[in-house]
Order: sequence, then structure tokens, then C-alpha cells
Amino acid sequence: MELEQLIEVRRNLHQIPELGFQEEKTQNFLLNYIKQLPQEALTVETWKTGIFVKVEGKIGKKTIGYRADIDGLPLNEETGFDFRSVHEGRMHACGHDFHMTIALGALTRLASEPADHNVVFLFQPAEEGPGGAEPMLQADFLTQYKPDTIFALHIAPELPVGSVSTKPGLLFANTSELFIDFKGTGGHAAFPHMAKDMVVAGSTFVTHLQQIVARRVDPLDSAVITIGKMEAGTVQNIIAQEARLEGTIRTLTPESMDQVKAEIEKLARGFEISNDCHISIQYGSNYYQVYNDTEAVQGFRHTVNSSSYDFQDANMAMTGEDFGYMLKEIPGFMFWLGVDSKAGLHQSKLNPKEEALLVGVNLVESHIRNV
Ligand SMILES: CC(=O)N[C@@H](CCC[C@H](N)C(=O)O)C(=O)O
Repeated sequence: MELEQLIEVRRNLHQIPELGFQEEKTQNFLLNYIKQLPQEALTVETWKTGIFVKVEGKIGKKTIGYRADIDGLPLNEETGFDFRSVHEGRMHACGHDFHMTIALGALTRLASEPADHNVVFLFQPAEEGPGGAEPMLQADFLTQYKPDTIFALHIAPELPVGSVSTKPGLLFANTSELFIDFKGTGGHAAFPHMAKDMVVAGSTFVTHLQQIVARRVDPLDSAVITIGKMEAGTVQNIIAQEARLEGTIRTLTPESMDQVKAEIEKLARGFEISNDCHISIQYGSNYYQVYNDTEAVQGFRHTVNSSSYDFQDANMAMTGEDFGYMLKEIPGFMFWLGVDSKAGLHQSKLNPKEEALLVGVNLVESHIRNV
């Protein structure tokens, strides 16, 4: 599959981003594509809105897993491309259109010319939330064809095309979604002393959360608490009775995640007293850290060094990835693929360079053949 075809597939996928476990059109597109490949070596099975494809190897002693995530984000695209999202308020702003296209490109080559080993492609739903990797690991297909090793990639806007980057050990953080609801007493804007104002409580709480990171977490460790969404009130002259914060916590160890959560709960109890309100905290999906196997990374470094592409040592990042659950069960690694975009991940103008699609396909295919 050459660059022109990869671009066509990517642009088709780019137009139809869907949220986690709603990826019906995406699944159909992928299935239709897979259907027109030579079928002799393929076993295809759907799992919820995802898909497994096994390619029987020529020798077939080992099984290599390759995972691509398939969901989009709830974001309005602002690229102005003629192939922009046709789904209002949805965008492939985390590169999953690239991830799927690269997997299809490698699958296309392997379906025509299988590798020595078996390969299982996992088209996984719901990476952005609520998390598809952990339940997908329980699928019967994987019990039957459990990979001995597994890998995946993520696009990296800050790296040039032709570069990839990874490291042994911890690559991505532990994550937990965070939802905090405040309930006070509404009232007339002119009589604040008679109400319990949840705009004030909620917004002060946001700034106090940052003190947990600054003053409770060991400075030699690290954590992030980001509130990405805040909702409160009804109109400008009514004191808000309710407020809601939605965010995410990132830590470098599962233990510091427990500590940060305990600190948030402690802060909330204090706020309930000082603001005379009720606060309830919910954690949505939690992702286990992405921890790369040293030997697997060495093998990949060898693949890259034997190609015309450039390998760079990565730093840890506070991004999260439910692929961490797969790596907890199966040794392997994740790597960053350079796509050189001014706008970063989760931004409405993300514009990865499409030449990187071919770099991805070449490296995924050659690594599978080298393992
Ligand atoms: C690679 C990437 O950007 N992943 C997401 C994963 C989000 C997990 C969950 N919804 C959360 O926000 O905690 C990320 O934001 O890092």
C-alpha cells in the first residue's frame, strides 16, 4: 500500500470520528477494507465496535500483537480541510485516523506476504475513554491467540517526519478521570450572604487542587491535575446552586495516584465545611501506566537503525494510554511516530504530515518481520 492509498484511507477515516464504543461507521469502514484483502491467511472477528484480525504466519511459532486505537474526541475541528470531520463536535484530534491507517497498511502487506510469525491486529475502541484495552484483553479471541509480544504507536506532533522515539521502562503516566459535583444553595445575585455560591466554591477548588501537586506530591516525583471542563449556574444574576468540575489526574506511580486521590478527598471535606455545601467525587476510567519492556525496545531500536529512519531516546510523558493494560499482561512497547504538526494533540487544528503514514507502515511491517 503506497502513500497515495494511505492518504485516501486516512482522509476517509478522518471524516468519521466517533466516540468510545460508538465507532460503528469506523468499524464498518475497517471491515469493508479488510474484506477486499487476500483472505487465505486471515481470521477476522469483531469485538464490540473493535476488530481482531489474525494473519497466519509462514512458520507460526510465535504470535505478535499490534494494536491501533480507533475512537475520536469530542472537539470541533478547525482545520478547514476539505476532508474535515463530517461529525459535528467530533474530531480525530489524537491521531487515531493515522493509527488505524498505519495498521491497515501493515495488514495489507502481511495479508499478501505473511511474516514468519502469526500477527494479531487489534483495532481497539474507546482509548480516549472509557477504555477499551482492559476489557478487550478478556476477549475469547485473545485467549485463543494470545500474543507473545505486543506493540503500538502514537503520533508525535513535535517530532519530524522520519523520526521515532521511545524508551525502556516508564513511557506514559497512570491516569484517572475526575468528576467533582458541588451542591450549595442558589439565590438572588444581590444577596450573596443568603446563598451558598457554587461558582465561588468550584473555582476556588480548582486553584486549591494545584496546591496538592505543588505542596503534597514529592517534588522528585511528579503529578498533574487538570480540570478541562467546568459547569455552573443558570444565568448571570442567580447565584449558582450547583457546579461540576471534570478533569484528569496523572501520576508516575499507581501509589502516588492513591495519594493524590486521598488528598483531593481531604480537600473536599474541608471545603464542605468552609463553603457549607455538599461535594461528591467520582473517578471515571483509570489507565495503568505504559511501561516498555527493555528487550522489546532494544529490538525496535535495531529495526529502526537498520532502516533509513531516525531513532531518538524519549522522555516520559504525562499522557495516558490504556495500552498500558496490554503491556501489563504482555511484554512489548509503545513508540512515538514523528508527524511534525504545529498544533499539538487534542487541538482543533492538529495537522499531522501525511508522509508519516508510510514511515509508520514501513516500520511496523519491518519490525514484525524482524521479531
Ligand atoms: C494519548 C492520549 O492523549 N491519551 C489520553 C487518554 C485519556 C484517558 C482518560 N480519558 C483521562 O482523561 O484520564 C490522554 O488524555 O492522555
